[in-house]
Amino acid sequence: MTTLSDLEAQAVRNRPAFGEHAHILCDNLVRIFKTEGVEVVALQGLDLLIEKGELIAIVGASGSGKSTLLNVLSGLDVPTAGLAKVAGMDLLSMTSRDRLRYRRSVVGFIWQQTARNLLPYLTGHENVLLPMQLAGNKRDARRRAAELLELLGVADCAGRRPGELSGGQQQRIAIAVALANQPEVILADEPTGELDSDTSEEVFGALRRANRELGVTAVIVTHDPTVSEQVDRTVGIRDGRTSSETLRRTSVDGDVIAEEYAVLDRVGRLQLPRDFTNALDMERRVRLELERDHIGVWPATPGEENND
Ligand SMILES: Nc1ncnc2c1ncn2[C@@H]1O[C@H](COP(=O)(O)OP(=O)(O)OP(=O)(O)O)[C@@H](O)[C@H]1O
Repeated sequence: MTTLSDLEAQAVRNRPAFGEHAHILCDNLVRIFKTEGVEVVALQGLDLLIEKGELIAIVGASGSGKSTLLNVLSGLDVPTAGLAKVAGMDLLSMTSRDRLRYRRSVVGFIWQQTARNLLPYLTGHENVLLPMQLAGNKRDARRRAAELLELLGVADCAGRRPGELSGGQQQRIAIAVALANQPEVILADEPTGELDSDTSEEVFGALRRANRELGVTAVIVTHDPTVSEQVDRTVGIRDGRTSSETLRRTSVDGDVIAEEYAVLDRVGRLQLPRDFTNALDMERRVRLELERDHIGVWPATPGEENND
């Protein structure tokens, strides 16, 4: 006879696991920092799925948890709880040897400070060669370095040192360095933070080219307000959780349209934007009504509010 627990087990077996096919998976990710007895919950159960070959931006106010998330994905930091997987590797249970291999050849990084990405006494070409030499990938290294500089539009900078290059040229060489060991994912933390808007566009253009031509998955943390026009998807983080997504699509007339959505998590939680809730004085509880094609959200009426 089939029991209830058999049926439950069968239902779980037949349901695909959350983000089973995602290239980057964060499931209920928590990161708590403890300093001098004070706990800061930087990530509060963050869920995020990124498909292979996607180009996405992560935006959010200062302190919302963007850098914490990127540090976890880069293998520099280990989350307190939850699940984080990149290219099939489990970032919570990795051995230190796997972590080294992960950081050397599965992910590449680009930091905001141009000086942190490149060695000042090496030329552009030598900077791109270095990670390949350190990883023992010496075969065809010179050719690959030249091809990457060409792809990112900085072939003419190959023989010059960082001090002789503009900020935008340095960041494009930094992208070539990040791509040197053929990573599956590149992570960029405010790569245009020190650049003016024209130069920022060149750097975004180079990231887009790397993503399109090499198929590498790219995640960019940024404050740049124009970013949603540059990437396929922008994920907004608020208070350590994903709260909104902006999707970019091209209309039939060829116009680029960016549409913002709120994120509904797996248990049905939704973060309402603070300016919306403030505008209608919504606090603690709201009234929901299911309509034929939408759900209405109303402030609780005064009588209901006092009714604890
Ligand atoms: N090493 C740490 N020790 C203690 N608290 C930390 C640490 N790193 C981050 N935090 C705290 O965690 C929260 C999230 O910080 P995080 O740097 O991830 O935010 P962010 O969105 O990247 O901000 P910004 O845009 O200013 O870089 C903040 O409250 C921050 O003070």
